[in-house]
Amino acid sequence: MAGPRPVVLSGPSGAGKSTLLKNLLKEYEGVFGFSVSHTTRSPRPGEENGKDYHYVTREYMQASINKGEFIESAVFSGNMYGTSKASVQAVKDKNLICILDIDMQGVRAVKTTDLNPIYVSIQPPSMNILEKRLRDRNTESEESLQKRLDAAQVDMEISKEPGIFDIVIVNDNLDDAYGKLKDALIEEIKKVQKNNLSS
Ligand SMILES: Nc1ncnc2c1ncn2[C@@H]1O[C@H](COP(=O)(O)OP(=O)(O)OP(=O)(O)O)[C@@H](O)[C@H]1O
Ligand SMILES: Nc1nc2c(ncn2[C@@H]2O[C@H](COP(=O)(O)O)[C@@H](O)[C@H]2O)c(=O)[nH]1
Repeated sequence: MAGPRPVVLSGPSGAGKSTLLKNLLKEYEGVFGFSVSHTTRSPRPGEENGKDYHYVTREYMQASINKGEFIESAVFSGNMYGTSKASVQAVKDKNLICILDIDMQGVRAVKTTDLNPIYVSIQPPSMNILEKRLRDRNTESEESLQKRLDAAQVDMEISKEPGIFDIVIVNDNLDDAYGKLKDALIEEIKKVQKNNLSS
């Protein structure tokens, strides 16, 4: 079978992308696979190298980009992030739905490739709620938090433009948002489940 379409999850930092994708990976084991990005930011407590990100130096990341090893890369809140070709291929090789958690720069770059994903934007109910979620997560310095909120303003505006995302989900109540995400992906989920049964 032709492989399932990947899924791009984008939206402001703190909108709930990781929370939602972790739910998908847990509920649909053997259906979704996460594209592990590279980043130059430091790991947060509880994050694992190779699982949440590949944590690398700027020098390593830039050299890898120069060698053409990345589908896309971006600078976000002062750190480099990028999707390597190998990370996406590793998920595709298993015939899983590849989930990419990337920022708006990444979305624009992926649109110039032949990846053909389903584009999903996860949005917070408001800037105030986003700020509270980011502060309560307790992962950012004040400087990083402000940079993320500035980027969020732009992201929230762009997500309203028609044609960029297939679906925009406002993550107010988590269960409702998760239900909408599953609904948006149900055709691809069924294809993989059917393929798993017949193989
Ligand atoms: N619907 C919700 N209601 C309340 N809190 C939520 C909801 N969804 C997520 N959160 C919380 O908000 C915080 C930010 O969520 P999460 O880390 O998933 O965001 P993110 O979009 O992945 O951020 P980043 O892009 O920075 O990785 C987390 O502490 C999470 O537990
Ligand atoms: N363009 C890309 N953006 C990415 C990638 N991996 C993550 N991200 C985005 O970065 C911000 C911040 O993430 P955090 O883990 O430091 O909170 C968030 O918006 C992610 O979606 C990537 O490979 N390319």
